[in-house]
Amino acid sequence: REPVIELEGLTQQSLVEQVEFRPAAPDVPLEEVRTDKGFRPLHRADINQGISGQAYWLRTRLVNTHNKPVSWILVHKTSYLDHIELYTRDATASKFERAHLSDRVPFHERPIDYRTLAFPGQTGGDSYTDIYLKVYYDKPDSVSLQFTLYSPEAFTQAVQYENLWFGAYYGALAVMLFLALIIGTLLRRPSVFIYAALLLATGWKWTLLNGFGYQYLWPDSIYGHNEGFHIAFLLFALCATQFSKSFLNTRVHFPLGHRLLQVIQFVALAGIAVRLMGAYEPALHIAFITLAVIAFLLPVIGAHAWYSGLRYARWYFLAWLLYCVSLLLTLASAYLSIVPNGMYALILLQVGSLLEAVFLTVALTERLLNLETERRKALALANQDPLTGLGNRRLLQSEYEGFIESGSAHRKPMYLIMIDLDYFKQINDQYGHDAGDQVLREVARLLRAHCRDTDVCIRYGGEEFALLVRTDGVQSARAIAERIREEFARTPTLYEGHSIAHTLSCGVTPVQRHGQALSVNEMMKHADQALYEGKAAGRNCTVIYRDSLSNPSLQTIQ
Ligand SMILES: Nc1nc2c(ncn2[C@@H]2O[C@H](COP(=O)(O)OP(=O)(O)OP(=O)(O)O)[C@@H](O)[C@H]2O)c(=O)[nH]1
Repeated sequence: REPVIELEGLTQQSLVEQVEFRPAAPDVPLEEVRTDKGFRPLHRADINQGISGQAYWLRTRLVNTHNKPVSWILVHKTSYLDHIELYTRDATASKFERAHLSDRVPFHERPIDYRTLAFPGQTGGDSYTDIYLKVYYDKPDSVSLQFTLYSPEAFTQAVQYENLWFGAYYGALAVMLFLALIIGTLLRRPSVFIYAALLLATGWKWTLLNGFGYQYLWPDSIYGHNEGFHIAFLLFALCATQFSKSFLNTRVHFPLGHRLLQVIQFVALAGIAVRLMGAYEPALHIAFITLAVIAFLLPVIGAHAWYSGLRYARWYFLAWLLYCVSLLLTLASAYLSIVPNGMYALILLQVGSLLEAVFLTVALTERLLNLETERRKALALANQDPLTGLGNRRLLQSEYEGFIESGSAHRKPMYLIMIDLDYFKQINDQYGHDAGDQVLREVARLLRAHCRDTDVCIRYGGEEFALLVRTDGVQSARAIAERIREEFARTPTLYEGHSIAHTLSCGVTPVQRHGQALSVNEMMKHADQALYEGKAAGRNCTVIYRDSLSNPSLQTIQ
């Protein structure tokens, strides 16, 4: 008794159980196959046949008990099958009709604009259609016998769902790629560019596997659709291993893993070379084995890096673990044919690969944020005076431009107040260096108390301090300097039972001349000149720099 599929109420029906199948040599014709007794029911476990060079025949009868004709669409689920021959014979016909679909012809020659091979058909009212399907590759490859029979409406709906899911998938990949390219360009970090290459290779691999590349990107390139698979897989492996080397710095943290990754890269490159030279089967095996090895190795390297203290490696580990599980399931189904229903595993792999990409983005972002925090800390340390905690001369250089810009925006004049302790050497000599240090810390405290957040307050060196302020005019800047000077003179420093009296002198200079900001050096020179005059005038005073201090228009306050 031949198997039968009822078309009554058809929406979507997998071709298992109600179908028989049998392998045969590729050149055995339909007549011979039909008379042969080798057919047996197709169970789920038979759908994936592993890598095979044989042809596979499927047969069933579509029965229409309705009195009107029923249209149907027969769809194969993988995009990379080389050939399907469909033989149909209606109840009234005496001979089988043959239709042949192949991805060895340009995409637009397909009867249905769909990413995998799909046949449209019709069965007359109160009739039936006998179907024989022959599935084969030109060269041995991973054979899936997964067919689905759709009503045209159910097919349209399935395509809509697929487009939604795949659109979301490729959209997410594109967003991550875009971000990686921007971040890579801004930070000039090689690992980010390698990650971008990994995303590109992932995208390429999936557009090939899903058939979207052939449908939308290179519909006329039979070569592009058929010959790129193993190269795309191996390129993915190359990018994944290179990213791992750079991201985890395996050369330093995991030398053994580093060497293994190098070996894999060598093998992957050899596989690409072999494929480009025209060899098919060796490249296929190299590609599958390489993917299986990295699926094991990368989570192990990630776990090792995490265990050794690299916190950011946990996301990396999780990413590859997910990928590993889904890839192993897929490989098991495609290569060894131990897991049935390869397409579900493939969908799982695609979900796994999306999650992997998301987790790697998280890992990369965390790593970059850590690096940025470390960089900021190092910069802050380099710009800080360790004794007083104030900024140092380097900070003045780096903050100066920003200060000028924000000052111009506020339209307020800017001034530099240069402060120098009087006879500080004597304090050191009399009370000791530690007492001198305490006095310097007191100055810092005083300056902080008189500074606003927008001012720049630094220890310029030794017993010299500088304050960049924005205020209403030179008199106002002088008033600030005077308040500091007076309070410092009024408040002796208490150190180990001593009350150390002290004074300081200030030089005040405008930061702009004729509307133009002075350079730091010019500005310091002016402030120094004013200070020098102040020291000469007896110290404990504030001097305002005037254009020519050689004329005695300087203003001294005491
Ligand atoms: N305690 C302490 N002393 C410092 C530090 N840096 C520089 N000095 C001392 O500051 C003193 C500065 O001496 P001078 O340049 O002669 O200045 P001064 O004694 O204040 O004299 P005038 O500026 O002319 O009033 C030197 O003795 C330096 O050793 C520091 O970090 N801690």
